[in-house]
Amino acid sequence: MGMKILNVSIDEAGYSQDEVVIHGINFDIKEGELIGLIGPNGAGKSTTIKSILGTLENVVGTIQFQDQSMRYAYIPEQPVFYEELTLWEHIQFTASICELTEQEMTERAKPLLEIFRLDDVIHQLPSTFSKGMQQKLMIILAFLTKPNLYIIDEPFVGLDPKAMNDFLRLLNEEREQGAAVLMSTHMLDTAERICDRFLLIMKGSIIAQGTLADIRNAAQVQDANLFDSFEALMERT
Ligand SMILES: Nc1ncnc2c1ncn2[C@@H]1O[C@H](COP(=O)(O)OP(=O)(O)OP(=O)(O)O)[C@@H](O)[C@H]1O
Repeated sequence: MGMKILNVSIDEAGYSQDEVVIHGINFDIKEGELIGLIGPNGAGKSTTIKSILGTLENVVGTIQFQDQSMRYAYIPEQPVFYEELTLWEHIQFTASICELTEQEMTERAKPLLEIFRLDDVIHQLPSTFSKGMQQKLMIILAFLTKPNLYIIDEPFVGLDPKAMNDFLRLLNEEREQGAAVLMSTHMLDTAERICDRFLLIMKGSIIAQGTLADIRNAAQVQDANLFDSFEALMERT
């Protein structure tokens, strides 16, 4: 694995000053890595992501990119768009924020729109799209910017099987070029198949982290899958 991209060290964070929701969340993300953020409902996955994105006010700790020029893209679970902008205007807007040339924008956007089959609707408003189409557009906008780090909240709900395959293939291509991915998901079978490392979160803190082998060791189970290892760990915590 390559060099470190991000160091996360959150002592505590929450939605108000007097209530701590997550604590002791410490990990690094390196070039090319795909890290799965795993945990039951309410465990603190989204709160961890919000702390990294800087959208949570009450964070004690540091979130440090290795160098200042590094950029991330966030793909939220619930797509968000500008009501009055068409799909293509979203592409133009994103490209202008990232200071892409017209040529870069077109060269990157065209194949993405074809792969995700949105090339027929570029002049329509995303607010009129289906949930899956909206999610695809969020994905396209993220790929358009070629970030060092992709932060993705539950990507596997709502995408059709072809879109999911294409998405994972494109992510792998980005990883081969050094991008890293932090992905929260409840789809443990998929996570087990694709992630290099896991962060298992429960009740606001990390109860185990590492490769599947590390997680099995921590859970003291042999040959168990990720789900069973996590269950064993949760029972003991
Ligand atoms: N906007 C908010 N204001 C106050 N408390 C919140 C807010 N959002 C989440 N919480 C609380 O923070 C805790 C962690 O929630 P979080 O959304 O991080 O969980 P999660 O692991 O992402 O869960 P899920 O799998 O259900 O998405 C929960 O107890 C939740 O009630």
